[in-house]
Amino acid sequence: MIQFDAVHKRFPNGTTAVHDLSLEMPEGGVTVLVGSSGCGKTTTLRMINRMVDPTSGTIRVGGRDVLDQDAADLRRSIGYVIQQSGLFPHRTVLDNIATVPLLLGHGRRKARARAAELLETVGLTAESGKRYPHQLSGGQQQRVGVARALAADPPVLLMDEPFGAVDPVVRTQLQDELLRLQKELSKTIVFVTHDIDEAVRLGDQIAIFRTGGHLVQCATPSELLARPADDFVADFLGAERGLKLLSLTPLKDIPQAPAPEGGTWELALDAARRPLHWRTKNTGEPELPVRPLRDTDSLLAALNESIASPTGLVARVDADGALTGVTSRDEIHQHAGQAHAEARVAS
Ligand SMILES: Nc1ncnc2c1ncn2[C@@H]1O[C@H](COP(=O)(O)OP(=O)(O)OP(=O)(O)O)[C@@H](O)[C@H]1O
Repeated sequence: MIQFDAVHKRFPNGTTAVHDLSLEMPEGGVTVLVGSSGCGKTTTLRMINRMVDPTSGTIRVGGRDVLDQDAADLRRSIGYVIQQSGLFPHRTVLDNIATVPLLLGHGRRKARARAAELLETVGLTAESGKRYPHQLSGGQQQRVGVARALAADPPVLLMDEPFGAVDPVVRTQLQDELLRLQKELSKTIVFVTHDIDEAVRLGDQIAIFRTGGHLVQCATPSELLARPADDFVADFLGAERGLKLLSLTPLKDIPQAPAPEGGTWELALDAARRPLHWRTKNTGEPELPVRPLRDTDSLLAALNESIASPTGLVARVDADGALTGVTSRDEIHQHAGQAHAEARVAS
């Protein structure tokens, strides 16, 4: 969908922002660009919609060289989301979202109806559409920014640190929302971040850059974590690289056994067989919390829970939260090792 072929960008002051970049960003997938500050991520992103033009090399979107296209037309067909949401302060949220449909010549009523639909898509209430941007929280403003970028239903979405200015809890929520939206919409997304955890969560592929605009490695998250190309990439991925890989492995295929009954510790269940807590026969000892896991939860979540659990057992539940069985700490360890071995072989 988006192809960079030997792309170089040198600014008039002599700074090389992007050095000989060849990279393919597949249609319907999320490509995350990561790397330390000043390594050329934003410049790479902005060359896609011609906010910056390359010094040499070719960039194609949908097979067409971007330099052969009118910059304004191109920008209208590519959604763009930035960190400070970039909303117009004196327009209501609804009118902010309707900006591009209006520019594209949709009538005011149709543009507003589309904007109202998008408010709901990004998880905001109809009432928030009547407010002004400063009357929303930072996280809500980012949602409006995403809705506005989606308004013209562009096939390509460029996102430059879109969730950088919100707290970690809201950030996780916004990431979840983006993953949910992406399942429905399958846009070609290019996403810039400093945060490797965000990259691992969101990326179908991750491109790691180092200073001077050099692409060091581009691979799927599991390939990257299992086989970093060099020490720079390994350092960038951090000391918890092994654990991060476990965050990508779902629990689905990991065996479970019946929950123990009659031992020192057992699971207290409610009437719908949903785990409430661990309780013990020993008098005087408090109940301990349980965090039941579903098949879609990760091996990393299971490892965490097995360490906290008084029995080393993790409670497994179905989609309704009812207990289906337990998995032991040993079983989880064994599969954690296996996940690493498999990722190394696959890459
Ligand atoms: N218009 C410009 N003129 C001159 N140099 C520029 C210009 N824009 C960016 N640069 C330089 O190009 C290099 C790459 O900048 P860029 O913004 O692409 O990096 P980045 O990886 O997105 O950084 P950050 O993570 O801090 O946003 C930096 O050294 C920057 O100072």
